[in-house]
Amino acid sequence: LITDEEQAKVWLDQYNSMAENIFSLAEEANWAYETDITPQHQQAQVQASLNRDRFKKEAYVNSTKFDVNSFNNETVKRLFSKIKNIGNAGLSDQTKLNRLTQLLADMKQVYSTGKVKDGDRELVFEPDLTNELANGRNYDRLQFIWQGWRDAVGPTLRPMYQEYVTLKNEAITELGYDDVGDYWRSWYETPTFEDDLEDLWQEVRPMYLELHAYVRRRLGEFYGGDKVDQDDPIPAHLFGNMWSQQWNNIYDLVEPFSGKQRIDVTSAMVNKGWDALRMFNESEQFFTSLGLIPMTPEFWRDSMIVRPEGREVVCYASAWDFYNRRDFRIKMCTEVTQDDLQTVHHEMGHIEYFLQYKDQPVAFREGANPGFHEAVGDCLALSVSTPKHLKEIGLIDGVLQEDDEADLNYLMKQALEKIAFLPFAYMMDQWRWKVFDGRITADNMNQEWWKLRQQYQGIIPPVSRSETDFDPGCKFHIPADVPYIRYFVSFIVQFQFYEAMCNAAGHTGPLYKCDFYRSPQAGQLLGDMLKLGSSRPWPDAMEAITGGRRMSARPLLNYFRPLTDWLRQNNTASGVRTGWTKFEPWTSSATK
Ligand SMILES: CC(=O)N[C@@H](CC(=O)O)C(=O)NC[C@H](CC1(C(=O)N[C@@H](Cc2ccc(O)cc2)C(=O)O)CCCC1)C(=O)O
Ligand SMILES: [Zn+2]
Repeated sequence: LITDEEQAKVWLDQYNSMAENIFSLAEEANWAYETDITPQHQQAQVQASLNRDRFKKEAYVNSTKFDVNSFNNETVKRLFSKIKNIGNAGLSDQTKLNRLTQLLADMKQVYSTGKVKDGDRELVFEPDLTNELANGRNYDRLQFIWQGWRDAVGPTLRPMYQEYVTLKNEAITELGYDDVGDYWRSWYETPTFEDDLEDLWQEVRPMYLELHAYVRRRLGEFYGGDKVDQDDPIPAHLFGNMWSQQWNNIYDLVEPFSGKQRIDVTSAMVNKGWDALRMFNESEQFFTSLGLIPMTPEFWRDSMIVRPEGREVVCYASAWDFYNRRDFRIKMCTEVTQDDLQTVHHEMGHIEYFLQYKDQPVAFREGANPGFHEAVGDCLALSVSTPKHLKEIGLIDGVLQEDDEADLNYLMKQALEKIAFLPFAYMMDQWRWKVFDGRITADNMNQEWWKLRQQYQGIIPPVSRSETDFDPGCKFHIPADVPYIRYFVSFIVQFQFYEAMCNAAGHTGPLYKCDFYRSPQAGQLLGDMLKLGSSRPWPDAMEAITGGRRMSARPLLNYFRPLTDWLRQNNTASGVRTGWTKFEPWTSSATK
């Protein structure tokens, strides 16, 4: 074994420049496929991905020639450990690796081209199904859309997913992990990670139960007690979202105080003639107001910010690092809605992270942990979505109403996006970890999915489900092989970052009113943490921005305190009970 640390450093430099070239080629081929889905582009993408995997595996093998444990330099040792992180490339059987790579491309295609037949029309996911679920208020029509999407992609994906699980588990066990879930959790470098997550969930669960009970009462008033029973889980298609993961689109049905100034960002943007480009410019302007790095000329030249005419694309929003320190892009089929304004900030948060750590070695060009990467844009969006800021950028006219009732309305809108999301984000990888470690087998995947959906979210399917369905496959991240616990982590830590930046900006008063717009101190605090990439364990990055080394739900609970108190009081006064008694995942209240 080579014990010469200087020789190791030379090898690492060679790895770094080769990695930049190979990864850049793979990203370009992936970009070409996702922005123009054709068989030729898919094949080129598969080949470039296999080429990258070959390089990763070769580097992994070569790295084992070094006696890393004998080295002194912590950074050198950490780089070697990152280079061992080769994922699917761990599959030594080339035929199997080819099959797995092809499967991933095929599952992405099935999901991205799925359509729902509606008479003589074909509805596409974005914008047709998204808009119908967000704005529709007809119980049966919503059920048609909800079921139509699941019928369109679920059964086709089911066998593909089962083969993916087998092949991916084989790749990862060759790397020495128990299974894929073990590998994905290892990125958090925290032995108590699962316990920490459960502790965080138990801390926020009471608030979720109050929100769930309140929303159930209001939905019962709107749709009728026969459709929404006050002791049952809630039918899944009534939340304004295909997966019941965020409920902000049904704000109008659950608004605590009517008659107050309605903050409807979507109609404000439409009325003011905003388009996708304006949304992106406004977002960038917020980032640069904090002294953060602006988007590059290449970003504005090469991003795809609206659905193009005349070709199939993967509309699902995403942010891309081409690992050449120059090319960074967003791909998004932007619509002029508040949801998409939020998503623009989210994606630009990824780009900002890419820009801040672009001079790190390739192996460190990632979030301190994956949750950190998801938290950047959302943290800034917490500031942007304040009524004070929306007025400042011209999306609210007239004098701001800032009384307690207006504030509770605002906090309700925020809770429908942030609190409702927590059980969904937590259960997504609970399901996948069980599939990967065998606790869930091929013949009960859908039943176990709905068991977890009911246990954590308190929702049930509006129509009965079976094992020919594959409802998990109807959520992008599952066929796209993208882990999800990162979003649960993000929705906790983004409030820790927000609180820290608010303090740095000198904010006083309730946390939820904080807008750190134009604060270089807030920007400096964030930017310095982002520059680290994954060069240090994430507690070091957490300490750099908040002073603490742990995830904590305290800032989130603090942010929502006025609403939680109001919900508890209102639920008691209305005589509703929190929680749900019924546990019948295969029948639903709608059919009784
Ligand atoms: C090359 C590549 O793939 N890059 C990665 C980024 C990286 O890894 O560097 C990437 O772009 N992933 C796409 C994914 C898209 C979105 C998403 O999927 N969001 C979750 C959860 C959520 C929901 C609301 C919210 O405010 C924040 C999160 C969902 O919609 O369920 C869609 C809407 C927002 C973000 C993303 O950006 O995370
Ligand atoms: Zn993201």
